[in-house]
Amino acid sequence: MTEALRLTLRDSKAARWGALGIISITMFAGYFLTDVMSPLKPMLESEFAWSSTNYGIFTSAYGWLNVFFGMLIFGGIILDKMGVRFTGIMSSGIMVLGAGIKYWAITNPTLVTDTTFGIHTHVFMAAVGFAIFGVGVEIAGITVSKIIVKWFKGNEMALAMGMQMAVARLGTMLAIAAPVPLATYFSSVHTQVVNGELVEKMGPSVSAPIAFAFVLLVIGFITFFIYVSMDKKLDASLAESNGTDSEEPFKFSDIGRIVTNKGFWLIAVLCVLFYSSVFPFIKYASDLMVNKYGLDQNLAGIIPSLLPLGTLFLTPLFGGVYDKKGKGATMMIIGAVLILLVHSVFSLPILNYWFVAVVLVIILGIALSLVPSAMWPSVPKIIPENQLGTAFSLIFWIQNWGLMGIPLLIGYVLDQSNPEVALAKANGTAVPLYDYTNPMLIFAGLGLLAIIVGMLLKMEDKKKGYGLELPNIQK
Ligand SMILES: C[C@H](NC(=O)[C@@H](N)CCCCN)C(=O)O
Repeated sequence: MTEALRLTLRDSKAARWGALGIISITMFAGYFLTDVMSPLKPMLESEFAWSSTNYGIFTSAYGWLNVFFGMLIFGGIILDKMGVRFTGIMSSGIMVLGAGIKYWAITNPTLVTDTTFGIHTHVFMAAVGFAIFGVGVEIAGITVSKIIVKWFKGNEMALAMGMQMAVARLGTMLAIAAPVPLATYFSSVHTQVVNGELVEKMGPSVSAPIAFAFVLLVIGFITFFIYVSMDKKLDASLAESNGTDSEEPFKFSDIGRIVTNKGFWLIAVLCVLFYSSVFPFIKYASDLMVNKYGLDQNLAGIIPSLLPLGTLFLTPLFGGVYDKKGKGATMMIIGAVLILLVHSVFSLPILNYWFVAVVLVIILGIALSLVPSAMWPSVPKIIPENQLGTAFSLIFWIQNWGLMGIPLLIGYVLDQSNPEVALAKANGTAVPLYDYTNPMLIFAGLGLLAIIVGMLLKMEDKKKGYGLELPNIQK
């Protein structure tokens, strides 16, 4: 067979980068909605009398269905069985549905007067929407990872994963920076909770940023159909070139193979430790800026938004380094060291200057670039391609325990460490600032554990020869 005959659609640079661009739009919208409530925590407290625990419950809902109902694992199996086209449409549809429910709940503060399972119904229904959305965005995440492997394996895989993450982080950045100005701009007279009573009052519109996110998600859902047509063309070109996947189809017994692989466990545990010290931190970062660094609520999102900003450039850069030079395990360890450093300094009850927060957030951004750009392209080095959907879903499932549990723990610890805040709210007196020392120590502890697991992974790589320290681009 001649070289020309063996060429497929993925050999065209324009086609594979075009496909990446399209799926990145869907993920951008998903990441925007994921964090859109983060800068609104103080507003949720002032408009609807949410406590930090309420906010923690809502935030943790992201993982409820993924963790307890195993939705992510089903998603991975569906992905390996039904393919990326079906799973991508399904997951982006679920994101739209979840966002719609969340919007409906937030626009109905009258739900505050009821409770469901001991939780304010307003919080509970918003959480249900977020839980459904969480299923969609997580399954979309594993689908996109598999799509990238399909188009980029043997080429610029880490760079492509880095670029996709960069676009997604742009969504996170916008979600941190835009909601407060949006909510303020759309201020209106609406129902609020004051001293436990529902009153009609002028105030910022917490629902406006969610409506904006909903529209973005609908756009992401529509654009995924464009990808579907490209994917069909890729499969056709693979069939023509006789290069169709010679891979074994996925079998349920493969799950056993994945979970008996020590390398898989190390990367999964590193993943949950690392991400639990970053994504849940983002949920509280704006509030931290108000309470520890004395920033105005309207400006508090600016410093945390520098975190994803840095990753926009650094994730593709580090991905490119991994592609060409290797050193994946080392990059993950360095990232974990930075996490420990940053959160330890955040936990100190001194250095409460805004420029210290800026420096720390920038360093955290470097960590959030280093670890993912090395972690995700390392998974296909440990797990065969036909098991990748399931492997990614299992890793995400384990990670979701952290994304669910840590924000809840932080909200609870925050309330417990600051009983005077709840007391002042109940008495209608001036509300004191939260002391964030204990929550930040929890984040620092996660960083320390991540360093240890990263080292174990590097040792296992040496033993098993996964090639985590080797470049991805095959010369
Ligand atoms: C690729 C990776 N994605 C995840 O870890 C998702 N399970 C969680 C997405 C949460 C979005 N804020 C990443 O974003 O690095």
